[in-house]
Formats: sequence, structure tokens, C-alpha cells
Amino acid sequence: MEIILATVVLGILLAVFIVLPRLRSKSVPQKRKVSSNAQNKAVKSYSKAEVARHNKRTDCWIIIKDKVFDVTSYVEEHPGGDAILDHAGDDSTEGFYGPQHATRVFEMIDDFCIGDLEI
Ligand code: HEM
Repeated sequence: MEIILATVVLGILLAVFIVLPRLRSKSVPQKRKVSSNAQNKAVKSYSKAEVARHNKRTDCWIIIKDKVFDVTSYVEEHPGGDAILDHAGDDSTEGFYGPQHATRVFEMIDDFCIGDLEI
């Protein structure tokens, strides 16, 4: 009986002082990491000259309304084919908001945004 009681008390002490603090300390840095990544993403900005260096099929950045998008992974998937490369490394705002794009396309670009254009 005493042995069982001692085991239960030891188990509770272990949970309170060792297992729970570890679980808590693991979750805190994870939260910090996510928020700092999100901040970096929002703050990053690129000059026109930097964007201009990414002007090919295998490395394609475009500018849409003062934001910079890395669409390299989308070039081959683009339903409009190579039209997405017309202004690779440059301002594609006019082409992007052309009549060929349904409004749902405007929501797709967020996934490709890498930052702001330096003004
Ligand atoms: C992130 C950037 C872009 C995305 C996500 C995107 C997406 C799409 C999608 C989904 C379509 C199919 C039509 C639709 O569903 O409305 C399309 C068609 C088209 N896109 Fe884009 N597009 C992008 C950039 C551009 C740019 C910069 C141009 C430049 C002119 C362009 C030109 C076209 C053309 C001409 C079509 C029509 C294809 C056809 O119907 O024959 N797109 N695009």
C-alpha cells in the first residue's frame, strides 16, 4: 500500500516539475519563431535593379503595384503560357490586371509575394 502511494506521489512530482515545464518551454520558442518570420517577410524590400536581375524563366520576379513577387515556380503552370514572362524582372501590373484574368486570380498572387518594392 505504502509503495503504491509513494509511486503515485513520485509520478505527480515528476509530471509537475519535469514534464510540464519542458512542454511549456518547447511551445514558447516556436511561437516566437513564427512571428519573427512573418515580420521579416513584411519588412523586406527590393530595389528595381535587384528585381531586374531576376528576369528569366528559371528565375522570374515581377512587380505588381509596388510589391515584388517571385513567380518562378508558377511560370510552367501559368495557363496564359509565356505571357507571364513578358515583363519578367519588371513591372507587370498592367498585364496582370488585364481582361484575361478573372478576379479570383487577384487572390492567388499573395502566395508569391516576397516583399515590397523600394521607392
Ligand atoms: C502571379 C501572377 C499570375 C498568376 C497567378 C496568373 C494566373 C492566371 C490564371 C489562373 C489564368 C487562367 C485564366 C483565369 O482563370 O482567369 C491566367 C491566364 C492568362 N494570364 Fe496570367 N497570371 C499571372 C500573371 C500574368 C501576367 C504578368 C501576365 C502578363 C500579361 C499574364 C497573362 C495571362 C494571359 C494572356 C492569360 C490568358 C490565357 C488564355 O486564356 O489564353 N498573367 N493567368
